[in-house]
Amino acid sequence: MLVFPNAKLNLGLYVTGQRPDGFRNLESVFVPLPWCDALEVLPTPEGTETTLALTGIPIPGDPATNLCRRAYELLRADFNLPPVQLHLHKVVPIGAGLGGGSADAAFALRALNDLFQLNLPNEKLQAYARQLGSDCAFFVVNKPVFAYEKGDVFEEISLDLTGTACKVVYPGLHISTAEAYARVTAAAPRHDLRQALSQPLETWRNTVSNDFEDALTPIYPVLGEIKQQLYAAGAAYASLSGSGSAVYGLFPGQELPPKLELPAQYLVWDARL
Ligand SMILES: C[C@@](CO)(OP(=O)(O)O)[C@H](O)COP(=O)(O)OP(=O)(O)OC[C@H]1O[C@@H](n2ccc(N)nc2=O)[C@H](O)[C@@H]1O
Ligand SMILES: Nc1ncnc2c1ncn2[C@@H]1O[C@H](COP(=O)(O)OP(=O)(O)O)[C@@H](O)[C@H]1O
Repeated sequence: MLVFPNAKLNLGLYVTGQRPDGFRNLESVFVPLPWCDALEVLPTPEGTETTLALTGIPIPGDPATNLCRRAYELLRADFNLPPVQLHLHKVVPIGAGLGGGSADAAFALRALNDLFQLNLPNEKLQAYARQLGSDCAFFVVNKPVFAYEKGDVFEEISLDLTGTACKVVYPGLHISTAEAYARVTAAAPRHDLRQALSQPLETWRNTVSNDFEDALTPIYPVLGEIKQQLYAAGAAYASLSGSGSAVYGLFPGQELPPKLELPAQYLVWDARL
């Protein structure tokens, strides 16, 4: 079975409070971004080992802790799954605020559910996904949502950005999510995100913000420079995604986003949502 785990963008993000479990409460809107990895899951005969082949962008850390492998182990513990061959081709940049690792985990759960006909409903898959990362449960249904608590409880939102030209710029800074959270002071949300995002996209610049962007831009000025470039090129809205370091711009009404003069080592994704 071959699946294509996609990334996500955060439209606005407020860190709203400290939780007793050490995590923070947040409010954000998540939307799928069709920048994708490829993940193949094949059953192998009993008696062989489960394997994980990794190609594409190198993933830091021990492959034994790769989120695809952890997703498999989680289901195997409950469902006595046979061994599998996993092959992940990594395309989405890592530590970018695009949720690529979380998507791999959620798509692995979904693929195993289908392949072995486990018939787990989305609520059960989300419960497994929450054990692998706060972002992970979003990718089970993979539709725009207002997310709150740890970012793993969702309310449906009617927001359709289909066809909007979008540019995502990843400057190659790997910002750890834990480091980013440590730099943000929790506070009450400045706006009701659902209300702000229901207004025309051109108004978001004044109402929709990301607390990580405010905390990280003084330390990593390149984030602010990319955002300025996106606005100078005609973006109606630009922001850091999640805890960064990817910065995106939305260009409604354009066929494709304009070209930008950027250092050759930056990764750039240009397409329509
Ligand atoms: C910031 C967000 C916004 O969408 O995305 P990314 O920028 O990582 O894509 C998410 O909250 C990231 O979710 P995820 O990447 O799954 O985080 P996890 O693996 O669960 O946690 C990594 C670390 O982030 C911190 N953390 C995460 C989520 C949360 N609600 N509160 C936290 O304090 C904790 O220090 C935790 O140890
Ligand atoms: N399949 C995977 N893809 C990406 N990162 C993974 C994966 N499995 C584990 N990780 C670990 O997760 C961390 C980053 O996750 P990722 O979701 O790509 O970034 P972000 O949290 O910025 O959205 C990295 O430190 C990486 O070592």
